[in-house]
Amino acid sequence: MRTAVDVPVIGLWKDGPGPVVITPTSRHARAVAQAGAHLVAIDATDRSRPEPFAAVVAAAHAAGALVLADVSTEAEGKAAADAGADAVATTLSGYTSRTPKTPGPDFGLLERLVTRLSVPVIAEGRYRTADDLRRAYAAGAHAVVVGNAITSPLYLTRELARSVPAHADTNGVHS
Ligand SMILES: CC(=O)N[C@H](C=O)[C@@H](O)[C@H](O)[C@H](O)COP(=O)(O)O
Repeated sequence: MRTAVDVPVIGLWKDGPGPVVITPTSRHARAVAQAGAHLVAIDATDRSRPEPFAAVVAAAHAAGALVLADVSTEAEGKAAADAGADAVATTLSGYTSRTPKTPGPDFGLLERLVTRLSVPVIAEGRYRTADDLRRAYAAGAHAVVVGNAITSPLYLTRELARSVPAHADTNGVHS
């Protein structure tokens, strides 16, 4: 990937028994950095984890990469920036027991992080439409990460299927 594009590459390694699976240890961070990521995404939620977040950050930095902290709350974002994260992303809002999963992006968290932090804030998590992106940039997002809306055939098929008229049920077009 690093050799194929000239835009910043965010890398991560999902592994382990959880609950923290996004680049959970120094070993994972080093491997992602050595694979060529400019930024290593690391879970920075306050859940139980195999290694302190700051240690994983230090490993990524020592391997020459920047750190993108994936958080679910404003407090986690502040703690991550204080621990040395170079940027913070709203990635994990809706994926922890404390944060309800909204159908769309968590714009409220994005706005609070932008107001509170001096590091760049990246909008991530259920950003799917051009309007979502406009709203994120208007709120002060440094960048927007779009995942499933681009990469998931299942998500894209479901979205298109929502426009199939109800009579299609009778000939099996809807599942
Ligand atoms: C929660 C979690 O593990 N999120 C992951 C983070 O690396 C990815 O699976 C998501 O696709 C990414 O955050 C983008 O989000 P969305 O696919 O909603 O645009």
